[in-house]
Amino acid sequence: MATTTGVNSDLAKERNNSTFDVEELSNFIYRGPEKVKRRRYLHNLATKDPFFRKFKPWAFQTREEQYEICLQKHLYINKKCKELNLTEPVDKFFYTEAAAPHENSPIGLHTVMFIPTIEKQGTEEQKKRWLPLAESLKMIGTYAQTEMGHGTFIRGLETTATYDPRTREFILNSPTITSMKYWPGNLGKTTNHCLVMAQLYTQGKNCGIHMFMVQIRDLETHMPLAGIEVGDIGPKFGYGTNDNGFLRLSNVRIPRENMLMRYSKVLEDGTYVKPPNAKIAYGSMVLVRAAIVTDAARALAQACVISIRYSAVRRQTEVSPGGEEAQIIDYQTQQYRLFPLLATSYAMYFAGRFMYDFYLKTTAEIEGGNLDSMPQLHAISAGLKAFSSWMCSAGVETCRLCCGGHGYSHASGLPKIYIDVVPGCTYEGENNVMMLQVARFLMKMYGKLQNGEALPTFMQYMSTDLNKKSCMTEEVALNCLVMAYEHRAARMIRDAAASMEKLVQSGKSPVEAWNGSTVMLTWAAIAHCHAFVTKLFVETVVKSRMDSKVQSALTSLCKLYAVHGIVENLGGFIQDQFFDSKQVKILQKKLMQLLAEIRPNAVAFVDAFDYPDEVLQSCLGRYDGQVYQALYDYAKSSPMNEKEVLDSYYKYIKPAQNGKYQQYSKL
Ligand SMILES: CCCCCCCC/C=C\CCCCCCCCCCCCCC(=O)SCCNC(=O)CCNC(=O)[C@H](O)C(C)(C)COP(=O)(O)OP(=O)(O)OC[C@H]1O[C@@H](n2cnc3c(N)ncnc32)[C@H](O)[C@@H]1OP(=O)(O)O
Ligand SMILES: Cc1cc2nc3c(=O)[nH]c(=O)nc-3n(C[C@H](O)[C@H](O)[C@H](O)COP(=O)(O)OP(=O)(O)OC[C@H]3O[C@@H](n4cnc5c(N)ncnc54)[C@H](O)[C@@H]3O)c2cc1C
Repeated sequence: MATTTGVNSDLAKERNNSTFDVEELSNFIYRGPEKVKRRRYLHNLATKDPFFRKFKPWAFQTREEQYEICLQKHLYINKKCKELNLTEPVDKFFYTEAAAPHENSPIGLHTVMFIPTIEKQGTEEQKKRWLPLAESLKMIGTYAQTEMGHGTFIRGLETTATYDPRTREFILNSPTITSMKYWPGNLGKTTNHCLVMAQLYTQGKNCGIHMFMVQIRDLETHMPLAGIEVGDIGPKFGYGTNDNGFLRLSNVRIPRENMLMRYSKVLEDGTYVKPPNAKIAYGSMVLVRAAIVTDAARALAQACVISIRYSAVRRQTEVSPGGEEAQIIDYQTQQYRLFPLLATSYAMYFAGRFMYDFYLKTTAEIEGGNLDSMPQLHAISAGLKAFSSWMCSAGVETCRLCCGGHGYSHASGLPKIYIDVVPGCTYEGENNVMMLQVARFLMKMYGKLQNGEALPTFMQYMSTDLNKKSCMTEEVALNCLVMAYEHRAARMIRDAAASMEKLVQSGKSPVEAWNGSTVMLTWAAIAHCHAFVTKLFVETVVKSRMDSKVQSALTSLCKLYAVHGIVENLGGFIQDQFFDSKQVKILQKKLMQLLAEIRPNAVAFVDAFDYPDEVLQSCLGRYDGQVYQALYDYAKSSPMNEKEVLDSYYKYIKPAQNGKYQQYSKL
């Protein structure tokens, strides 16, 4: 029975029953007690700061208020980060996630893409010129690449930058309606500069797409400059806090020095100097793709915290007539929907940690002049970005559904998380397109395998003997699970390659053969990413040092991740009789056992993510489990309840009750 003060008794019982120390698991997730302490310190700084609490809740704000309030919050965050000397990206990330949870920043693109692009693509002189202005917000910029007509196919962008050697300027133009920049974050009303991706023309030749710094608004009045038409694109599915914008450029002249020239150059006479690799200009997209993995993991983790705590508190339906109503977390169907997502949130966190480290290591190599790992970085970041945003977005929605009616209310906090995470499937490369980039890499690797060339370590599984059957026994060993995923991926890669080969043999061109095989190629890419994430999870629990009770619990969760993925995608695993029917039964039985095994630790697993209530902003996910009082308070705080009788009653309902409808004819 729930009490109305203190911690809900069901939730308290859950915490008593767990088999491991939650603090130990938090230490493992966040890489040590010092880092946990630091994260808590940063969260506390934000959650205890009265500044962030003075605004009305996000769900009660109009679009204009969402923008304005979020802008104030992020400018304040910017100021505080400077005062507190928070320079590490991880520190800023934790402070921000607590200060403005899931509120997409009106200066976010400035921080996440504009400044990093100058840092990575600018010359030393350009960095010296622009970075101090950008750091002090005198210049506020965005990354303006996507156009109304083209987002995916960036070589097809239509904006032009034509070099005029007489004046040593570039002339920027949006020659058609489809060429106008459309979607860039913060572009509509906030920014005064843009990094514009445009087709470079010099000496009468098209040299492909390049980045140009373009001032779009006056630095004093903030009015658009001559030749610039700019504005907000209007309300969207979410992202109300963000002024995604449109931009039309008409004969806008910028000095030659405004082309980002660290790698490609246009000399004064118009001579074009090529970069060492044309795709080096895509580096800022790779950075954000890498960051999206952690961002998506965090969204799913928070949704799991909310949904699992609520499932422990919520009781529904007497199990035997007249008996006590069960906690909904005890229904096997609820466990089947939630616990694999809990496991997925851990898998994605570890993938995000890996991705961040791999990004830092590889970009350091690239900056040192060694570009060898660029294709791997592109394939891994594109694949993990797509896989994580798909899995986590779908997972957040399932968490919402698992909360029944209350999940549909903004009081749950879940809709806000969902609309923040789901555009990650689209921006920074639409997910299907990203998976096809992975597939392109896989086909190259397959070609190498056929030629007997060496493969990078993470691709060596492709040489597995596809006639081999699974080693799975009742024990359901982790290595047999990894082998199953790698077997499926290797077979799907081979099948996709065979499909293309067959089409070529039937007289199709390589491009036609590719287009005729993209579904199979996508299957192969997804299977590859699934294998990659599963192996990473397994290696994390097997090879890392941690408390033995935590390790045992985390091993069950990891097993659940792997077994559930097989049972849900069974067709792909049994197509070549890799598993026989006895082994399938073993896996199905194991899945049910694992649900029961994880059940006593479910709340502890979500507590270990260590998200304060102020970050979750959820009546259902509160640490104390007092959900009903919170829902009641939330309802009472609705602006709709400020007056007992609304004006609309007198204006519309009352006359209608009296049969009077004249007010409509006035319209
Ligand atoms: C617990 C730990 C906490 C850690 C905390 C970490 C700190 C985190 C810090 C910050 C967190 C912030 C959180 C972030 C949240 C996110 C907020 C985001 C806000 C929204 C931003 C949105 C911005 C945008 O959307 S910008 C626009 C993005 N647009 C795209 O992505 C376009 C997609 N299209 C493409 O990329 C390309 O067109 C293409 C790849 C599809 C095709 O390109 P192409 O036409 O040029 O290709 P080709 O066919 O000519 O050539 C293919 C060839 O090129 C290779 N290639 C392609 N790309 C790359 C690359 N990037 N690098 C290397 N190589 C590349 C490809 O592999 C092919 O090679 P071949 O050898 O096969 O020919
Ligand atoms: C919230 C949000 C914020 C954004 N912020 C920015 C920003 O700051 N800066 C910026 O420049 N852009 C931004 N964008 C734009 C974003 O990067 C693009 O929308 C994205 O890259 C997808 O491109 P598209 O819209 O052209 O989709 P399309 O390419 O038109 O996709 C439509 C469909 O076609 C399919 N498709 C397209 N090409 C292929 C192909 N080759 N093979 C198979 N299928 C294909 C896709 O899979 C998809 O199903 C943002 C978008 C959103 C939603």
